[in-house]
Amino acid sequence: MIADVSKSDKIVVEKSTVPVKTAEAIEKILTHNSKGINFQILSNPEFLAEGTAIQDLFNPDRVLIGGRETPEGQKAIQALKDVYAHWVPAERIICTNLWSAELSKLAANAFLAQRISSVNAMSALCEATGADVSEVSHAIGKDTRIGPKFLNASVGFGGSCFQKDILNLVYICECNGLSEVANYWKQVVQVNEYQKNRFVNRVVSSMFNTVSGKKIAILGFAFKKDTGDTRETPAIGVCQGLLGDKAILSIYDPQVPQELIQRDLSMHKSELDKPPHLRPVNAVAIEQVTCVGDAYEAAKGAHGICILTEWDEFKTLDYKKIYNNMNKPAFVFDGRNVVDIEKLRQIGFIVYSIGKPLDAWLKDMPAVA
Ligand SMILES: NC(=O)C1=CN([C@@H]2O[C@H](COP(=O)(O)OP(=O)(O)OC[C@H]3O[C@@H](n4cnc5c(N)ncnc54)[C@H](O)[C@@H]3O)[C@@H](O)[C@H]2O)C=CC1
Ligand SMILES: O=C(O)[C@H]1O[C@H](OP(=O)(O)OP(=O)(O)OC[C@H]2O[C@@H](n3ccc(=O)[nH]c3=O)[C@H](O)[C@@H]2O)[C@H](O)[C@@H](O)[C@@H]1O
Repeated sequence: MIADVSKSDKIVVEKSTVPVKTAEAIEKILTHNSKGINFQILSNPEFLAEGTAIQDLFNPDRVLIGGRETPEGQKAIQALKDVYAHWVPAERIICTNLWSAELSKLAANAFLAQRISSVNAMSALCEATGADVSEVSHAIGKDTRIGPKFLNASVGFGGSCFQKDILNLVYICECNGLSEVANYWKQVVQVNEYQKNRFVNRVVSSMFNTVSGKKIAILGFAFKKDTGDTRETPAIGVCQGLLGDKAILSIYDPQVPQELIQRDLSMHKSELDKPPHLRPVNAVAIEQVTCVGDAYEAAKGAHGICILTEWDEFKTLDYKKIYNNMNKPAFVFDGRNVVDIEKLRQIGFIVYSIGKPLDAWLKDMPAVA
C-alpha cells in the first residue's frame, strides 16, 4: 500500500509493538516494490498507558527512536527527532539501532509485568507469614535502586499488552534457542495466572468450600481504573472461576457496558484478546450473570463482594449500608487493596485483602481449595 502510493522517498515509522526484526521484513517488502523510491524504516515504540495517554504523550519519560546505522538511517532518525523536539527535551530522546528499539519495548513491558508478578508472589508469602504486602512494597520501594512505582499487589495484571508482549519475547527466545531465558519470562505469566486462581480459591474456601447458588457482587470489571477496556482483565478469569463453581454474579463497573461483560464471560480464552468489535457474541448469554447500575444494587442480598478493579468510588462506598443489605456472614474479597480493612471488620464483614494479614476466619483455611 505505502509502496503503491509513494511518489518520493519516505520514512516509515513503526509505532506498534512488534517482534524484533519486523523492520527488516517491512524494509524488504517495501524495497522489492519500491520502483526506485528509497524507504527508511524507523522503530519508534509507544510507551503510553491507558487512562493517562495524553499526559504520557505530552510528558514522556523518554522517546525511543531506532534506525539503520547508515547515513540515510541517521538522517531519518534526525527527521523524527526534530518532530519530537517541539515538545520533548533533547535529553529524553534516545536514539538506538533498529533492533534495540524494537526489543526495548518488549523488554520494558516484560520488566513492568515482572515487577507485578514479583510483588504478587510476595503477597502469597505475606498471607502465609503475617507480613503486610503494602508495608513490604513501601519498604523495598524506598531503595532508590528499586523505586516505589508499580509495586501494588493485585488480583493480577491485565490489559492487551503485558501478556501478549511477554509471550512475544518468549517466542523470540525460543526461536533463538534460548529456552532457559524463555522459561524465565514465561514464569511471569504463570505467576499471574496463579494469582487469579489463588484469589478464586480464597473466595471459595472462605465461603464454606462452595459458592454454588450464592450471589456474589463483582465490583469492577475493567483491567484497571479510568478505562472501560476489558482485554485480558483479571476479572474474566476470576468470574469464570466463580461461575465454574456455579456462583450467581451481579457485576458493576462504572465504565464497562453490560454487553461487553456478557461477551467476555461467554467466550473461549483464545477469543478474548481480539478487539471488542471482532469478538463473536455467544448466542447463549450467561444466565448466572447480571450487570447492574451501581455497587449497592450489586451487593443487595449477596453473600460476598469481590473488588476486582481499583475504581476510586469503591473506597468511599457506604459499607455499613451495603452490609445491612447482605446475607450473613458477609464477606469482602479485595483484589486491589482499596478498602479500609479495620473499618469493614468493625462493621461486621469478614475481609480478605490481597497480601494482608489474614482475618481470623481465614487463618485455618487452605489458600488452595
Ligand atoms: N493500547 C495501548 O495502550 C498501547 C498499545 N500499544 C501497541 O499499539 C498497537 C495497537 O494497540 P491497540 O490500539 O490497543 O490495539 P487494537 O487492537 O485496539 O487496534 C489494532 C487495530 O489494528 C487492526 N489490525 C490488526 N491486524 C491487522 C492487519 N493484519 N492489517 C490491518 N489492520 C490490522 C485491528 O483491526 C485494530 O483496528 C499494539 O501493537 C500495541 O501493543 C503500545 C502502547 C500502548
Ligand atoms: O504497551 C502497552 O500497551 C502499555 O502497557 C502498559 O500500560 P497499560 O496496559 O495501559 O496499563 P498499566 O498501567 O501498565 O497496568 C497494566 C496492568 O497492571 C496492573 N498493575 C499495575 C501496577 C501495579 O502496581 N500493580 C498492578 O497490578 C494494572 O491494574 C493493570 O491490570 C505500560 O504501562 C505502558 O507503558 C505500555 O505502553
